[in-house]
Amino acid sequence: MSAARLNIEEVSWGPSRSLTLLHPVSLALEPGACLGVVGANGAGKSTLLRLIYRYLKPRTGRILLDGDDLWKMSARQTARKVAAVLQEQPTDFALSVREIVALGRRPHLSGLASPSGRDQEIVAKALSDMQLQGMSSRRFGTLSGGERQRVMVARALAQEPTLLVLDEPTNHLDIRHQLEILELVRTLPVTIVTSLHDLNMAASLCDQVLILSSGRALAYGPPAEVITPHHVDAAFGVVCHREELQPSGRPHLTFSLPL
Ligand SMILES: Nc1ncnc2c1ncn2[C@@H]1O[C@H](COP(=O)(O)OP(=O)(O)OP(=O)(O)O)[C@@H](O)[C@H]1O
Repeated sequence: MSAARLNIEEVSWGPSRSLTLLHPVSLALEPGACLGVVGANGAGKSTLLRLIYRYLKPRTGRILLDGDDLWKMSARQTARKVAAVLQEQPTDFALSVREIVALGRRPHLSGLASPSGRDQEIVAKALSDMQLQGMSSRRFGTLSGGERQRVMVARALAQEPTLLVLDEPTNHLDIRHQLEILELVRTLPVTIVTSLHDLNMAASLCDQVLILSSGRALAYGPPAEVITPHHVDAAFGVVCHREELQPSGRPHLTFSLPL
């Protein structure tokens, strides 16, 4: 695995000429960095992520991965470099956990070639990283929501991407698995773009944070500069209080409705 440099240059999108859901956004992410995309419901987070994993084509601007325009690469080339874990999960309920994770190797196989020993090792490692070895023969349809989420992360890891896109990766996960998955993905040599609803998690996990509000970039930069009471109020319409946790000294945000 290696990490990609991501450049988003003036990228905008809308389903028609008369409707713009994402106004031009620009940012640059160093290899191995983690970008958190936050914002209220409907702010445009999933739309931006869909552009980054090449599901939507930008109306304006371009997205570069190590200097290469995503839309000048083939879909297969992109799939070798970009993996996405989405809120919608597959409906391959009859497949086993191992079979679903092995699908992550598909972009790397040529033609009808069978998976090599190395492919199998990568799948086994992804299963073990997500603590799924004990259920690798179970049918996907029999798993709980949180277990399915871990399978989807394992499939993305098996893809050995240079850029990992996560849309609300902690949905369905209990607190322990939230922390474990996020800490694990942070140790991988991969660039990460993740949408998150939990601002404290975004502040502690991410190197850079982008706040979207009504399809526009409201603020972008290091969490300490971006997740401020002023921006949180503007983006979410809540009063935000910032305190320091003891003994770590880490900032912690709490929220209340305006009086
Ligand atoms: N193809 C489309 N046509 C019309 N409207 C769309 C389309 N796709 C998304 N939208 C709208 O664009 C807005 C942004 O959607 P998006 O899914 O990006 O928001 P989000 O920030 O991910 O929201 P959430 O936190 O609720 O998941 C929403 O109001 C959504 O209904």
